[in-house]
Amino acid sequence: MAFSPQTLALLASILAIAGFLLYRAALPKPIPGIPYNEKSARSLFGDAPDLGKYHSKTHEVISFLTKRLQELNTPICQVWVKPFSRPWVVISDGREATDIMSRRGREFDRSNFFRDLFEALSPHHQSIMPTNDQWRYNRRLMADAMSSPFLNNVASHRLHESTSDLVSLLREKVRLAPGHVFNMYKDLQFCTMDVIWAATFGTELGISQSQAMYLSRLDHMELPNTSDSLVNFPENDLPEVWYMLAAIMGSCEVVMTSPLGRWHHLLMIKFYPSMRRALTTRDKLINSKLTEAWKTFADGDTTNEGNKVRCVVDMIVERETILAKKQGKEPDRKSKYLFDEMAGFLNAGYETTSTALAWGIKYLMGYQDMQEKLRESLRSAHPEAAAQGIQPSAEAIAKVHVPYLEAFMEEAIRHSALVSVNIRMATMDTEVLGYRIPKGTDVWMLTNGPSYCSPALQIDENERSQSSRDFKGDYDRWGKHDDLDQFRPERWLFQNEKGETEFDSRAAPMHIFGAGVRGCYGKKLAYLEMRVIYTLLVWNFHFDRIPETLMDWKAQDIITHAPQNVRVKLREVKMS
Ligand code: HEM
Repeated sequence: MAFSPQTLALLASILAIAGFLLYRAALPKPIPGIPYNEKSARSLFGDAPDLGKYHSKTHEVISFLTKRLQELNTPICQVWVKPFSRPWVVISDGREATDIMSRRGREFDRSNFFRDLFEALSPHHQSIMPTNDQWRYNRRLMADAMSSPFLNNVASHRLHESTSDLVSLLREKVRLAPGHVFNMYKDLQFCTMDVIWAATFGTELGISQSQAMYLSRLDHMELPNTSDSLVNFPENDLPEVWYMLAAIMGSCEVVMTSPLGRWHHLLMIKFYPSMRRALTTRDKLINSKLTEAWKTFADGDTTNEGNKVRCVVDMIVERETILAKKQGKEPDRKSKYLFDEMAGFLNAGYETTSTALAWGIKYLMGYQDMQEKLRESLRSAHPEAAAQGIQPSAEAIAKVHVPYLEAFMEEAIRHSALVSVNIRMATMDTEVLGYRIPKGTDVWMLTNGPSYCSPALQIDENERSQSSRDFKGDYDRWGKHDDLDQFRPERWLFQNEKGETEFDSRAAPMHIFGAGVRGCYGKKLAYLEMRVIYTLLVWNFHFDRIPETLMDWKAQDIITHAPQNVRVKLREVKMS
């Protein structure tokens, strides 16, 4: 069938108009009034190309959003990062973030971004659920793992043992390469993996111990001629679970970097042989540990240390049994919620804490006077251990309050902004800082921008929400910090009426653990872990200054905002 020239011209015009309309429909749609980058709004790909360039240059993602806010000189802006999707609203203001996370739970809930990150790995884990009955049930299942009896009487001992193994490993390294610099990031990861494993399953994984024993068999090592070259130590074979957890956590990166986001992750899990292997290992492991715990707690098999709760897997099984009994049901032994809570506990507990410690070690080296002050504070807090030249015990570290240690930990977390953003999704049409926010929009609340790491930007009181205006909280005090870009642990300390130094956790804006009901579930364990690890490391080693050529503050964003390396030069502390 032949078309007349007029028909062809008409068809071409219709196609051109349809193409133009499609193009217009696919262009970013700004939310009225909220500032944005003009060039991004004229591109189908929004801010993604600029973000891509920024990421290849810096290895960071979230600081791109901070940069956008600063370029636009505003506490709120919008960006388009995934093609054909609605904008993310970005804010940087501690006061408004507290309000959204702590007091506006009806209007804002867990964002879909968390679902995108973890859905492929643990679809029934609390972190990706909206705040509903199932989320409450999962939280109840896991509540005992953050209780004081478990943390102080069980977890602190496991932590102490694993950290003592790290100390042994580092001693071997100092013996073999005295005065030399090496990267200790992996050693920290070994330790936090040992810790989370022991807390979860009640048995030893022993990575640090096996590395220490391996090095102890070497008499000496070939060392570089100059002390400003890095030493690489030989390594014993690592257990399969090391590779398994590293593969599982590492896989989440594609959600951030691939244009296909969560779909790419879901495909990876299904089709990449390495991922399938890692997940099969994980599933077998968790199932076998759960089966053991069911025998002890539900079937009354007391051959295995009686029915004493030794670890988190025991606790979750015991809790499910109690909750089911209360409801007059049989406990669900095949529960996908129990399974995913265990899988999530292993993942969440290992990466974040090692990143926090990695930054802390860098601050110890960068600020030698503070390191000395920390060591002195620890020695005065544990006078008997100091006098006898022994290690402070697990009980003592868990119970004795050392304000300068608390202040140092808090400042390291705040200043590094290792979780640089908290996200909430609007569950209804609402407002933020006077702008209309449509239902379904993700609000990204930065923790590394103005009001956290530089002075707050001016915001008209009338633009704040009613709940924010009503609640004065600590905001006046927060506004007095004019040195938020500086690392200064003292900002968290004050003198009480007796002239004693105390720690005040609300002295400055800090949302690295989020806030409100959906704030970090594992915060208490994370603090205990940091308390034990910093205490034993600073007790046993001087972290000496390293040559300028080896020192840097470069970061990379994977799940957390992590340093690219943790190069150290250690010297053993002489015990009196
Ligand atoms: C320094 C260490 C840690 C940091 C900085 C950290 C940070 C965070 C942040 C920012 C959130 C989101 C909070 C929000 O949206 O308001 C979160 C959630 C969560 N964290 Fe942590 N975390 C750490 C350690 C841990 C540990 C040790 C565990 C458990 C073993 C854990 C388990 C969780 C869970 C289960 C959630 C989801 C809670 C929910 O959705 O209700 N975290 N964490």
